[in-house]
Amino acid sequence: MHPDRADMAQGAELKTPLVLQNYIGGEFVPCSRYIDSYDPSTGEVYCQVPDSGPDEVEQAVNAAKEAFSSWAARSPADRAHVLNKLADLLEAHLEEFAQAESRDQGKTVTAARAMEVPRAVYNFRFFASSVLHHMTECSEMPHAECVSYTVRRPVGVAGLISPWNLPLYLLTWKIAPAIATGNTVVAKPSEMTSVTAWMLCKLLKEADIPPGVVNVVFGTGPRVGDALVSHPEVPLVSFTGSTATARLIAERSAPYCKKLSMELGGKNPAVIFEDADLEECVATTVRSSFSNQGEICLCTSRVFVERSLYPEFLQKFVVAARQWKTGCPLDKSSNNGALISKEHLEKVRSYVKLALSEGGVVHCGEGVDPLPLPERNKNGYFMGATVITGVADESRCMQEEIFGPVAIVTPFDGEEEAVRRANNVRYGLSAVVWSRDVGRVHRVAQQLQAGIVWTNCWLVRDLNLPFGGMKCSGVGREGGWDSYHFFTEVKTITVKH
Ligand SMILES: NC(=O)c1ccc[n+]([C@@H]2O[C@H](COP(=O)([O-])OP(=O)(O)OC[C@H]3O[C@@H](n4cnc5c(N)ncnc54)[C@H](O)[C@@H]3O)[C@@H](O)[C@H]2O)c1
Ligand SMILES: N/C(=C\C=C\C=O)C(=O)O
Repeated sequence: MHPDRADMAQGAELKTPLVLQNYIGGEFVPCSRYIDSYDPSTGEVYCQVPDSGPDEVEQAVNAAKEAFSSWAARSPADRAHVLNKLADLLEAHLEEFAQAESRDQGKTVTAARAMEVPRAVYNFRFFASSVLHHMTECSEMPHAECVSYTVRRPVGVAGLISPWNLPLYLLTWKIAPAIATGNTVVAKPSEMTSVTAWMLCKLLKEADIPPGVVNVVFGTGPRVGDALVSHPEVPLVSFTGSTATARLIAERSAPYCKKLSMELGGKNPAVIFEDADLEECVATTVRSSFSNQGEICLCTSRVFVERSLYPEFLQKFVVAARQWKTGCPLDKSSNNGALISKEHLEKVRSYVKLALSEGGVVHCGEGVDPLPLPERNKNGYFMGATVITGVADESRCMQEEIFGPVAIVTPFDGEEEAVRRANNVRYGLSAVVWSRDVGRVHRVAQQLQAGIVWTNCWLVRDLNLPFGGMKCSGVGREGGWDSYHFFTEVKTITVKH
């Protein structure tokens, strides 16, 4: 099928499934094997994704290698011009992309329209601009009659692997800095959400991105992902996904000493003190716990509330969670759509069952509230916003990433206990602190083991700043300077005069 079949993007019912193709060396290339991709809101197969493997990776890496030297030789301003053109094109097609992302991923069209696609546009604009402003260092050693300076050069062919939860947002978060700094790329989106990446390939052509600068190979992690990360001529891998997959990637790339950036899972706490602005805190904690079906690595999953505030917070939080409507992703009144897959829905449900078996109380959502759905969504993978209490910190429900619309609320006594318990997990991605006491906000934020701490807000993103996690939540940081550093190789040159 020809890539012009972007008609599905408008939500049109297709009589035949949409068939995607790899994008290699500036051309759409069919694959000999395909895998089914499901519409999470109906449970039906609607798309076929290339099941690429080592051969396709080889072709893509060759195309990227061929394009590298001339792309790397262009001026940052020239590359920025092309990125801005791509951003404009994506913005002009925003609605098609939003409809397609919703259908492919299960999220609401509203979320894709208001957040995901605009952020993808901004990723290109931001890195087009930031690449113009970087400077390198210089240092003098007068006693040795030397002056030293650094230069930065693109690394080569970058392997970019992204997950299914924010498909276009996270893919462009990698492509934009990689190509802005002069690398060429082979990208592999999640096999469950490949459609917007394939649509983006059409725009790459229109934006005059030279053939081979961006190549996209579709398929599963164990086949195409593994071939990409273990390819000897891919010296750099930027990965966003689970901690378990990150371990495999680290093993496979270790023999080649590749540059790695890993943005991984989280088990993010919100720490709420009795002096919090309760109204604001409840509304934001509902958003931070349940947005995108709870399928954002930055979502809050453990809510620690100071004991004096606990009863009032819990009562208001449950009321607000019940108002967070789960329903058809096309429906304007839906806050959440469907989870990504049947298997993932079962996994998320299994944690609710586990919590119950351990004496936990489910206050709303799964198994408590009815979930009325239109007939066409009856086989979709939906689950309502679920609030649980009475779960011990040692429970798997409090330790493992659930990655669904589940928040566990628990009381605490005092700052020291809050920090200790919030840090008592193997993850360290993000955290939120709620208090009107400025001193306490700084004290607690500085003690929390998390790469990103928001206080009295959530998901306010400044792309200039380092983004990433500590502990099992990641290796390295991306964003602004950090992306520039990651996607370039630095060299120190010393000149004796
Ligand atoms: N820290 C962050 O910025 C961030 C952002 C989004 C998602 N995540 C995390 O991602 C996870 C959810 O995404 P997921 O289920 O798609 O993760 P995943 O690890 O299963 O898959 C991520 C990507 O890796 C690929 N992959 C799988 N096995 C591979 C292998 N052996 N070699 C190479 N590639 C392989 C997949 O096909 C997919 O493209 C959650 O843990 C979530 O927290 C983290
Ligand atoms: N990488 C970013 C977000 C990751 C979200 C994970 O689900 C970002 O905002 O730059």
